[in-house]
Amino acid sequence: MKNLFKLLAFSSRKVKAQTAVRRSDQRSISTTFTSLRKDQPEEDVVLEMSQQHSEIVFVTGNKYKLREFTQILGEGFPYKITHQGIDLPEYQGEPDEVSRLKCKLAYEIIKRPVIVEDTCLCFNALGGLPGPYVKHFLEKVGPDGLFKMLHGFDDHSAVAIASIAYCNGNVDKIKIFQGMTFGTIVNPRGGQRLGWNVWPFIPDGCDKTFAEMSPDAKNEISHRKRAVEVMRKYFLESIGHKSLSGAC
Ligand SMILES: O=P(O)(O)OP(=O)(O)OP(=O)(O)OC[C@H]1O[C@@H](n2cnc3c(O)ncnc32)[C@H](O)[C@@H]1O
Ligand SMILES: [Mg+2]
Repeated sequence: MKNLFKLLAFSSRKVKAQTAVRRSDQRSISTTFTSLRKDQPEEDVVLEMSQQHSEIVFVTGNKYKLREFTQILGEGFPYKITHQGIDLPEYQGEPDEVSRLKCKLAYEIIKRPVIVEDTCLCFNALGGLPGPYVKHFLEKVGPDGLFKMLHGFDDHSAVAIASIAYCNGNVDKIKIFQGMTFGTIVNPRGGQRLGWNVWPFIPDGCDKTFAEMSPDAKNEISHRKRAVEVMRKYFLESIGHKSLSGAC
């Protein structure tokens, strides 16, 4: 238990540092391409997959996450996205580390190209907590408890982060696509209209919590939307780039 709290404190310090930088740019979306060999262009990883597979399996135990992901992706994505409902472990660590670990395990189970997504809700006053542990916090104290955790703090700012991880066969070349939405923690409201637990979170520039918004309105500005768009751009550009260079 002592170690867990040490890790949480360490992790939250790092998340705080990341979010403090990001907060200067409301629309900032970060993309991290990880673990590529220096001599291998990123596009080759996608091309390798496109030559062998036309399908990517989205692994999640959360039907609302699947629904939003599918709605955001819409038509025209170059790969067919299928779904496997597996409850992957809730790992500890930084947002990208957690999704990378989930992705590695998902690939080891499915043995085909996979995508996973991990979601964090980071409170600046708490150094980034609950962050990737928001699911446990919601289960234990609920949305109201999350709001009350900021009692006594002037700073109610927060950031929602979605980290999508993709593995096409080599668990050392997992890619991370991250999207963030900055906002404020408020008294929970909105009920469970979209099915999710009510996040007591209002995105900056809005007067409604995610839970009060229509699906379309949420999907315009959500952390998930921004992560999916980074992922989409990567796949489309990589494939387009390769076929263009092949034509020359
Ligand atoms: O199987 P996976 O994909 O891991 O699904 P999960 O429900 O365990 O999801 P996470 O591990 O990413 O935990 C994030 C928690 O935040 C909740 N959550 C994620 N995105 C949300 C959103 O857009 N609005 C409200 N709640 C959200 C989700 O229900 C979880 O309780
Ligand atoms: Mg989970």
